[in-house]
Order: sequence, then C-alpha cells, then structure tokens
Amino acid sequence: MNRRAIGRDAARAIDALRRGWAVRVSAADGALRLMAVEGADAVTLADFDPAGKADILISAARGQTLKLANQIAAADPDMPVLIARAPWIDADVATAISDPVLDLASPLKGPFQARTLTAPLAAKAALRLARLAGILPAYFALDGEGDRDVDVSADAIDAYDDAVHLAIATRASLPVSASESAEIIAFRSPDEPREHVALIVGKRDSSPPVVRLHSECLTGDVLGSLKCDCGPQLHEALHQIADAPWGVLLYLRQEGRGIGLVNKLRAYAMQDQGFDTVDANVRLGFAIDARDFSVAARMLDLIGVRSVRLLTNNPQKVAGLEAAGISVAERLPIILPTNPHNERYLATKRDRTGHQL
Ligand SMILES: Nc1nc2c(ncn2[C@@H]2O[C@H](COP(=O)(O)OP(=O)(O)OP(=O)(O)O)[C@@H](O)[C@H]2O)c(=O)[nH]1
Ligand SMILES: [Zn+2]
Repeated sequence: MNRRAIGRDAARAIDALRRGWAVRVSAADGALRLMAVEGADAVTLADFDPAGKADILISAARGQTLKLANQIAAADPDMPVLIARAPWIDADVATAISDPVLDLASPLKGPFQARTLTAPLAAKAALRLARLAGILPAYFALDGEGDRDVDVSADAIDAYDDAVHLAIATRASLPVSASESAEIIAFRSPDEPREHVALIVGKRDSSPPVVRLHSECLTGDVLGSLKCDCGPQLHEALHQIADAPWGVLLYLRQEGRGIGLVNKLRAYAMQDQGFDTVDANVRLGFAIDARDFSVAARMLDLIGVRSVRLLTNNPQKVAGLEAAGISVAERLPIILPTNPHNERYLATKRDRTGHQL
C-alpha cells in the first residue's frame, strides 16, 4: 500500500475513535475490534457489542494499579492487560476502570479477571493509537470483523507522525515584541493536522543559531498557568534569541509532552490528588515523555540549519536532535525563578527526568 493510503488509515482511525466509532487494529499476530471507552455510551456500546461480550483493554500501568498485571505471567512489563467482561461492567464501570482520575471518587468494585491476549502486537499498537488520538488508553475489545469498522494496521499507526512527511507550507515576516525582525515559517504534513511553526529571528549568518525547542503548553503559553514554567521560558527564550546574532524558536505541537491537552489536564487532576508529573503520566498509561524530537530536527533541516546552540535544561532534547543528525554545538541553560505552584514540578524535572536545573 502506498504511503498516502497508509496515512489516511491512521487519520481515519483517530477521527473514528474520538467520535466513538469502531476501529479494527491489525498487526502481525492478529487483529482487535475496538471502541474507545472514552467515546462509548450505552447506545454506541450496544451497537458495537450487542451481546455484551467485549472485554476491556487497558495499559500495563493501569493493570498494575488494578493489581491485574500479575494475574498473567507476562515477561513484558509493557504488555497491555485484557479484563474479562462481566455482566455488571457497563460503559460507566468501564470508564471507572480506565480513568485513574476517578479512583478517589469511585472506588472500584471488582474483582476483575485478566485474560491472555491473543494479539499482543495489535493491542500494543492500539495503545499507541490512543496517544496519537489524545484519548485515554482504554478500549472495549472484540475479536472478528465489523461491517463499519475503520481498518488500521500497526504499521500505519507507527508511520502516522513520521517527521519525514513534514514540509514547509508557507512563510511570512512577523514582527514580535522581542524583535521586529522575525520571519514565521509554517510546516505541514499530509495526514497530521497539527501544524508546527518556526520563528527565525535576526539576520542569518554562518554561525550556529541560538535555538529553542518549545513544546506547546496551552495552559502556560496562553493562560499564564503557574503550575509549569512554559510561559516564562517561552518569553525568556525569545529574548535570548533576539539578543543573539540570530536564532530560531520552534513551536512544536506536542502539548502535554505529547499526550495532548485533555490527557495533560487529566495528569493535572492526578497531581491535585498528590501524584507528581511523572507518576501522573505513568498512571494514565503513557510514557513519562512521549515526545519525538526528530520533528524538530526535520524542521531545522528544512530551513537549512545543521548546527545549533540549544537553549534547554533537558538532555533528552540534545540527544534527540543529535540522533536525528543536528549537531548541538553548545547547550545554553534556561533557568527562571520558581513560584510556589511550580516548585514541585521543577524539582521533579530535576530529580526524576534528568533536567539540569
Ligand atoms: N503530561 C504533562 N505535560 C506537562 C506537564 N507540565 C507541563 N507539561 C508539558 O511539558 C511540555 C514543556 O516542556 P518544555 O518546556 O518544552 O521542555 P522541558 O522538557 O521542560 O525541557 P526544557 O527545554 O529544559 O524546558 C509542554 O508540552 C507542556 O504542556 C505535566 O504535568 N504533565
Ligand atoms: Zn506548561
């Protein structure tokens, strides 16, 4: 199948999951028919699963919280968990099973019984698809085929946000408060709707530009959230770039370290209950950091930048760019005063995710 057709499959599947429609995920070991727990209600569920037989597929981490992971002798700690359907598991109970934010408000009934997965590769691909769709990683799962299922392969899921498809869409001058001499460049890829942008500030010369990779943070960038350091970092970075001979700010649409706005806000709700930013992500069933910095490398490549002076405290950004072929000539720290609301977040970054703070 050609690349465009593969990309369309993943785009359709993401759209379907968010609307509560059925998707069939296939991999080398078999296939699963799935409906997102997040998109299901009594009516859509009865349509998908008239016999009430669909099991519930959840992440390994959620299985661990529910003390289910060790019911199955899985050598792989990332193996998703399949909960056998019982008559009392309806859409509301499935939501309580899936969403750790609700654990305090609705202590779970149980007991739950784990079942062996017949298509673990398809199950893992389904969980990767949940992250791309920005939904909770939890599904009603059936075997077989359905007339109206949207079909997607594990390969299509993995190719979906591949940076090689990114291209420059347009460019224009954009005076900003940090510098009147700036140009904005927008990037698009054929299937993925998120548009990344670069702001080139100052007059380009042969020296490596000062570069900031900024991951989108609606709450911090726009609303002035005090829970993180994103807003102040964004403005400080623009000023440091404006003070340099020239520089580039990449605004990457990687909200919530790549899990999307809704899931980030779920992580915030977990933080309201006492979990730190790392444990909140893990308990939701996601990686601690789901970002792929090869998209930033591709953007730099497209604008002809091969070597950078990188403004960051995060060694993973340095490693991610270098692995994708961009040389990091220098790392420049970006350290700002804390406030009482982000002290713990910054301490967690220092102590648990290797930030050099
Ligand atoms: N999942 C999740 N994402 C968060 C949380 N707090 C902030 N973020 C996201 O984290 C990203 C901010 O990361 P950056 O400031 O670009 O990078 P960094 O890893 O902190 O590294 P630096 O370059 O040193 O700032 C944004 O996408 C935010 O939306 C949180 O508690 N949970
Ligand atoms: Zn933020």
